[in-house]
Amino acid sequence: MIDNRLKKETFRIDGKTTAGRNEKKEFGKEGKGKIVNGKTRSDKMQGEKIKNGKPENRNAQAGKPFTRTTQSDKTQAGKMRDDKIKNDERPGNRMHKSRGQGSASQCPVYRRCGSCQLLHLPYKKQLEQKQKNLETLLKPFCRLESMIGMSDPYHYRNKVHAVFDHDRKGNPISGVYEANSHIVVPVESCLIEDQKSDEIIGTIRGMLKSFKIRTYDEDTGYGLLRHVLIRRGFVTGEIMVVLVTASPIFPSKNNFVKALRDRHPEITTVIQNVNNRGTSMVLGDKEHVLYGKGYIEDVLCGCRFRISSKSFYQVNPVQTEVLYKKAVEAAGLTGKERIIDAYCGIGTIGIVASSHVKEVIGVELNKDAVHDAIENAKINNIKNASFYCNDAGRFMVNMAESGEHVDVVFMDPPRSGSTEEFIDSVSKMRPDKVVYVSCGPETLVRDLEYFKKKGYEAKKAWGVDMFPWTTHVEAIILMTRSGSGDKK
Ligand SMILES: C[S@@+](CC[C@H](N)C(=O)[O-])C[C@H]1O[C@@H](n2cnc3c(N)ncnc32)[C@H](O)[C@@H]1O
Repeated sequence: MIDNRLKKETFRIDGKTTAGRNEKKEFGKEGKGKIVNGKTRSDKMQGEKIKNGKPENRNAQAGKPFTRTTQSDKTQAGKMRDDKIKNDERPGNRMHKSRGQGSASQCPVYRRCGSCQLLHLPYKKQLEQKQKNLETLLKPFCRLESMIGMSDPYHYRNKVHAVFDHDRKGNPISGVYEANSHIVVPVESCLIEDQKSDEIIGTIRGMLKSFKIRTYDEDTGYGLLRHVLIRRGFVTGEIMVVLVTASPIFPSKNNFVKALRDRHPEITTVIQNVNNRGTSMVLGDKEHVLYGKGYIEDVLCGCRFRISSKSFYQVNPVQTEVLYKKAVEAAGLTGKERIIDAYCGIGTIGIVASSHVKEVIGVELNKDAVHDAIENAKINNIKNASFYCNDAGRFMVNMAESGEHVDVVFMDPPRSGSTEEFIDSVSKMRPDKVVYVSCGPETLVRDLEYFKKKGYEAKKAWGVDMFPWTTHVEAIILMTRSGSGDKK
């Protein structure tokens, strides 16, 4: 288990330290600490930020390639896609088709939406392009294995976000912001989004008039419904609907939820999230559970995970399994290691790795995600994992200063990458291996350069296509400490 000094320094949600007042100051000045009984003091909230009209958060941004259609477009493009799927049910066939041509013709909002930058290319070509780009970036460091693609690169997104607005006649519309603007492009279906989620969004749009619910107007600040966010557990089938409203007052909310569930009994939980701020964040701080347990569960690599609305969860679960298995395999674990899962989200990598190691220590900034991680360890009956709510860099500094040793560091930072503070502390703790999972190739290169200065050499890299039809790419890099004797 983690060194007692670190334990003492962590503090609880109620502001009481698990040790004394002085220790509280150590960690407490940042308002974050270990979660005790599922609670923390961290008041940082994670939401999805919209930048240039697009969600900035990695999972939203990377996978927001909407191909939703306007009403008039829908008849053409939607039908084409539906026909394609009907005529060509087997993924293998679809894959075969996509080898010869791109899918841009199936998406009338392809250019306006701007998220599926590679929709014009056949899938095979996309993989080749991603491989080449990543190879160029990683050339100074190490060899890149072949990009691992999907056999069926459609409808992979388990998370769907729609902005709500109205047209000139006052009719509700929902879709995405046009590239670099706050103009909403109406969308009804999308090639990469979960189809059931798109259907539910359509149902909600259709219900608004009869419930006299106005969509929010960014200019006047008038109206109620701003966004709808849907998450679906692909394995469990559980569905979470988050209704983001401008005000906490939601007339007839119980009837609204009942009517929605009558149409979609597969919905397992409904949450009202209140966002009354004029910011680009999708989610506000306050939430009320209107129906169900307030979270969904899903299964990855044989482990069960609970996922709250504000926690990060990879948007492409099929490829996430590939990614995690590869990352764990890359570390060559023997069962004796003490590992760090930094930027751990709901604890997925650490929990998947837990049966291959002696101890897992996870750290994550988002308190809801840490709460989920702790519950996830319990759900999976994992006794050798602990999770901390803190800035990963600060946490590593504290660990290094406390003289802690770890054998392997798994790190999966957001697109902005890690920090020198983090890397300095890793090098002080001298783990033999670092497995870096990255969704931001440019920041990855920056961090690899710094790791190199600190004596960590990249040995091998793998690319996993988590975001077909977009330019985004995910990479895993195995680094070893110079002189650690590992020549992998
Ligand atoms: C790319 S996600 C990876 C999460 C997890 N490893 C997974 O695969 O689901 C990055 C995570 O880093 C968290 N994060 C962002 N900045 C952080 C920081 N400074 N310290 C700790 N965690 C941070 C985010 O909340 C998010 O959960």
